[in-house]
Amino acid sequence: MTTILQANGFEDCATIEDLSEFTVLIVDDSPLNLDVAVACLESRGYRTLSAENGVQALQIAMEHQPSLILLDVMMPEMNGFETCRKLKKLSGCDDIPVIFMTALSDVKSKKAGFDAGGVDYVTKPFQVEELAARVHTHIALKVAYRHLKDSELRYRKLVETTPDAILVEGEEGIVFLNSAAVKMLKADNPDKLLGGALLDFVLDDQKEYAAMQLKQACSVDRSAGPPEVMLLQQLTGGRVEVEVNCIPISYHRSPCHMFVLRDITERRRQEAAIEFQATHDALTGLPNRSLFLDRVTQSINHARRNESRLALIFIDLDKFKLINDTLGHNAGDDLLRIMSKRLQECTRNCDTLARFGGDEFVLLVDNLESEADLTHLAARLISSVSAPVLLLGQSHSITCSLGISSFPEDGDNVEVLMRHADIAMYRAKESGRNSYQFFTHQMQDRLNERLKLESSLKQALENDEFVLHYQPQVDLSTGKIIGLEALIRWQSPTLGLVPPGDFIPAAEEGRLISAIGEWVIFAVCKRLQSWRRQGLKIVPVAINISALQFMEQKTEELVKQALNEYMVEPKYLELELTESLSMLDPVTSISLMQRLKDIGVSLSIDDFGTGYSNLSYLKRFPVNKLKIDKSFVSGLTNNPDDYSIVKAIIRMSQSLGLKTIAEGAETAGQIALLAAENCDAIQGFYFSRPLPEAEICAMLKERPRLDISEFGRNKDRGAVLVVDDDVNILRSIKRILRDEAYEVLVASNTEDAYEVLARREVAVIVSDLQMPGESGVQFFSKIKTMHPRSLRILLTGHGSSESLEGAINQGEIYRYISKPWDNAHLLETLGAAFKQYEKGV
Ligand SMILES: Nc1nc2c(ncn2[C@@H]2O[C@@H]3COP(=O)(O)O[C@H]4[C@@H](O)[C@H](n5cnc6c(=O)[nH]c(N)nc65)O[C@@H]4COP(=O)(O)O[C@H]3[C@H]2O)c(=O)[nH]1
Repeated sequence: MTTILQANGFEDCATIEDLSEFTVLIVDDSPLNLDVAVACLESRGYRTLSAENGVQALQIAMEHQPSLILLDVMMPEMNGFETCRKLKKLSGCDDIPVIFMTALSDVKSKKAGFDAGGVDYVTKPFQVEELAARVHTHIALKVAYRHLKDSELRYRKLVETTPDAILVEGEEGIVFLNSAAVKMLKADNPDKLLGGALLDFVLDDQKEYAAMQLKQACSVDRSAGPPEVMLLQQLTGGRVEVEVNCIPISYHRSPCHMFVLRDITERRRQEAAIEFQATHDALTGLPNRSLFLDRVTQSINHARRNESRLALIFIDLDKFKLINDTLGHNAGDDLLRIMSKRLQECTRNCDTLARFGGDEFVLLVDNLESEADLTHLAARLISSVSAPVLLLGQSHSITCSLGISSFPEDGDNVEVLMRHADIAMYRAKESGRNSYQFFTHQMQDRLNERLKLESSLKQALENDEFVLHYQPQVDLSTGKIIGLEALIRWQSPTLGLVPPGDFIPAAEEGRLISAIGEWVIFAVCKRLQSWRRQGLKIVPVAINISALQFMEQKTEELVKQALNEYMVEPKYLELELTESLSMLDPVTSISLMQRLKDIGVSLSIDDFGTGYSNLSYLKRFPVNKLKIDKSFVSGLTNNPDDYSIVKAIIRMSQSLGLKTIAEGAETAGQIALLAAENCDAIQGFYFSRPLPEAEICAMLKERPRLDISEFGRNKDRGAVLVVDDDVNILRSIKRILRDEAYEVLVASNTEDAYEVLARREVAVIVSDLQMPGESGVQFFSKIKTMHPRSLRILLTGHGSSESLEGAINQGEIYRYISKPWDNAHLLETLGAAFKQYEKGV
């Protein structure tokens, strides 16, 4: 390794390892001189090339591009100066250092040599040591120059490729900027920025502070503190947040500041996103519990200072778990997102809606003005949630329950307010859901009771305190008992016999329903086995299956086990599923039903008519029977809507090949209409209430029958029905009509009249206009739809002609007769009515 630069003050620049890397071209027309110079340089390690004249020298230089040329001046044809000038014009040769070697030692010649482009001058005869030293020096300079150029290139690239913006600003403003700076400040042309200042890009109202920041950043004694952060306005009007570092430098020998600007917009966005994640719910983007509690605490402090009020509303989606379990978590998530949006739309800017997880939302209502505002808000929340929602392509109706607590009345700190809103929400759920409740101190007591009830139910299950009652189901064509429905009761040692309505909801809430359901399945099978062993002719028994129990998908196994254990044929078991449960997720329901059906048990849809059945699914349900809900049966004789619904259900059921049973049949009239509409069976108090085990056992032995002859509708066409709450009038009309050819029936109120009409074919109905309860016109307007063939005559005391005319025009009344009537007129009107009726029949 040869160190040739240290002596020249280039210590840091280069250390030349191997001189043979360098080729020196020696040009001289004297062979002797050539030999001496070649020997001198080769002995020191250089490689050499030789030329005898200028033309040759130029050719070799072009071809080999030597590191240095030693050039004689006086040569024939082309002297050294001329050669040098030409060399400097050749591409790739212009930076080859040329040292003249000549006998011309006068200053003019030396100057001419430098003018021609030479870097040094050696006079002949030369000293080999001196020649070698000069060659070394110029080679070293060349190497150093090359390093410097490389380094300059490297730094230029660095400056140009760094994502940080670099601006050099001096007395005359910005004198240099890299492309990142041009991009950051959104200049279409870098020249636009030259001469300006970094401060020009700071917003006017922040300039003063920014100037201070820059001063601080540029101060020499600045320790390695954090960089200054400022907001710059780009030429296009956009904004960019930057971190600024300042380095004092000398640029073209002038003192300047080099500003290095780093765009931190993205970092800031990420920091904000992390902060958001920590304080918000990922699914809905709503504030989470921790942010919410923070806001409530602040609000309470503010309300305390200003003596203002605030409220918390707990919002819980009813039956969310069921949706989540049946439609899957994706649908559950969609539902939560949709609901969070709907709830949010009901709130004001100053309110905070948060999600605590699951289906639990909480709303902070700040600056509460009045209780009425809260009531309106609660109603709005409920109605926005209950609008139909589309999940997996099917429309669903979701409801919610709300609990409200207010500051300062219901608690003076966040924990108490939250607990009380929660209790109120729980109460809203208990009282039928889809409603709101304000917290009251009695609720706390009720909650304690509820918790006690749940634990008592657990106890009841362990102590075997549940019993089953059985209600017979009767065939309407034979009057025979064709089945039983098993209905649970709780024989509590302290409360007595508790009906299912009082504990099934608590059992569902406390997740005990499946265990209770399991008990029922085994208890029914056990009972069937015992009846059979007693020699009784058994009939199928229907069991209620709760939604939660059904969706747990264990029912199939339990049913199989129970049937096996008690050796009961599957045809003796019927499982009742509610309509709303089956329609919640019809596809899953169908496959679950099919599996149950495959066991051989029969299936029925309970409470039919109360849900929203999709008929195309209903067709695919592997069920045997529809049970018409008792709410329709109870209105059958006197409510045209219920009557139409019942008729439609029976017809639809028949067309689907299903059996129909009507629940809650309490009167002979209801049964007569059901029989007339070809309903297959009934279950209700009219035939029998649900009976305890011993009584039903006796009934199965005796086999009483329903006397169905009673319910064949009498087709006698000659009946007139007179309805009046005044018995004297009834008596008097009966007397007037005594000798007529038609039967006279009477009723002193519309309820009785409906019952008669359900059971008898009546040609003419004469009704008083004014009766307690329903008016004659109302009564007739129902009758018109339910018994359209009967002719309706109104008995009016004082003719409110307007309403009468209206009623006549709408076809509700055939005629009217004013009281006191003329007997002949009455008989004549009735005669005409009978004729009219017969024509119609
Ligand atoms: N007003 C009136 N009511 C009549 C008449 N005939 C029958 N009922 C009553 O109607 C209810 C029929 O049962 P459901 O609709 O399945 O309604 C049942 C069913 O949803 C549920 N339930 C009963 N037992 C069980 C059970 O073992 N498991 C489950 N999951 N739920 C059950 O409790 C509900 C109420 O049961 P119960 O109080 O026994 O009430 C029974 C029965 O006593 C009538 O003519 N008029």
